[in-house]
Amino acid sequence: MDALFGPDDAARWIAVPREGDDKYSRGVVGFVTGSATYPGAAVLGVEAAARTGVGMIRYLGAGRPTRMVLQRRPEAVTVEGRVQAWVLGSGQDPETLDDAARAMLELALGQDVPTVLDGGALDRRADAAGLVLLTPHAGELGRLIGVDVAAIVADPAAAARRAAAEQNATVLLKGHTTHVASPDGELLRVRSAPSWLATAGAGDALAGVVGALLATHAELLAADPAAIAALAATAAVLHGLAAERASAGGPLTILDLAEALPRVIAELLIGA
Ligand SMILES: NC(=O)C1=CN([C@@H]2O[C@H](COP(=O)(O)OP(=O)(O)OC[C@H]3O[C@@H](n4cnc5c(N)ncnc54)[C@H](O)[C@@H]3O)[C@@H](O)[C@H]2O)[C@@H](O)CC1
Ligand SMILES: Nc1ncnc2c1ncn2[C@@H]1O[C@H](COP(=O)(O)OP(=O)(O)O)[C@@H](O)[C@H]1O
Repeated sequence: MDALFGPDDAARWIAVPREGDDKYSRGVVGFVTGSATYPGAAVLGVEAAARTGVGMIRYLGAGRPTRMVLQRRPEAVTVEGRVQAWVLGSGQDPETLDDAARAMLELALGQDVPTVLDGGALDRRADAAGLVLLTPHAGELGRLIGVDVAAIVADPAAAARRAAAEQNATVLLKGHTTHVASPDGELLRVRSAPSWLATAGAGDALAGVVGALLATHAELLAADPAAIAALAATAAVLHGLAAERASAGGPLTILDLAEALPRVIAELLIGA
């Protein structure tokens, strides 16, 4: 199957809190992202998850990114504990990662919960115990599967499908059109983003959006792992619509995109 996935589809994949919910039942998303080199990636992922809606955010990392995350989002909890979905690797270079973050990364990889592998963790699929979503851009995918970037840009759908089959994981290949490929060959295409979104940090925010969606659908994913593809595509739709709103036809910043997320979600729910 090869299908366009749009706002009407995304509206069905938003978990609306109910009377009986608490912060744990809504879902906890854990982040091991950012580093002394790229602390901003940690802030952007956490900010985007907070604005997507989740019961709790746990951020586990080095001192500098932790301080920056707390400055922007004092709601984040920075101690170990229960997590229903992980976001790993944005803003991390395995060569220079400090020992504390490295230990947290190994701990997270060993847990059987849905896991987003981004940035410096893209090559850790074999070590991940949980259901995996890989979120590469074309350059990263090229390195991962040993294919020239030009070939990926020429046929992104085929590249995403090949990677999903080889890695036995769902792959969200970023770009103007975002392609989400499942290991069984199913493909979803998302085209909601303006080209103003091609700016540094956009992918870090996307990882946060999808992390929040996976955490708030943890039970559903345990029963139906294939749903991870629709949730990944939903993240791309929300991210693209928020970019459109933040842009309003001009340049955008990623914090503005994050700020636009709650209204985008509310409007999707009203229209559903
Ligand atoms: N504020 C921050 O802290 C930011 C941190 N970032 C982090 O920086 C690290 C390195 O990210 P990079 O994306 O530079 O990764 P890389 O340096 O690994 O890849 C960039 C290389 O891939 C090539 N390439 C081919 N197709 C591309 C495409 N569609 N998009 C981007 N590059 C493409 C580029 O020409 C370049 O040579 C990641 O861990 C990322 O999370 C970035 O997200 C930028 C913002
Ligand atoms: N030309 C484009 N039009 C629309 N969206 C784009 C375009 N180029 C990139 N994007 C989106 O911007 C984001 C870029 O992510 P990524 O390359 O990982 O950035 P970073 O690593 O700087 O965070 C992705 O969500 C991607 O789909």
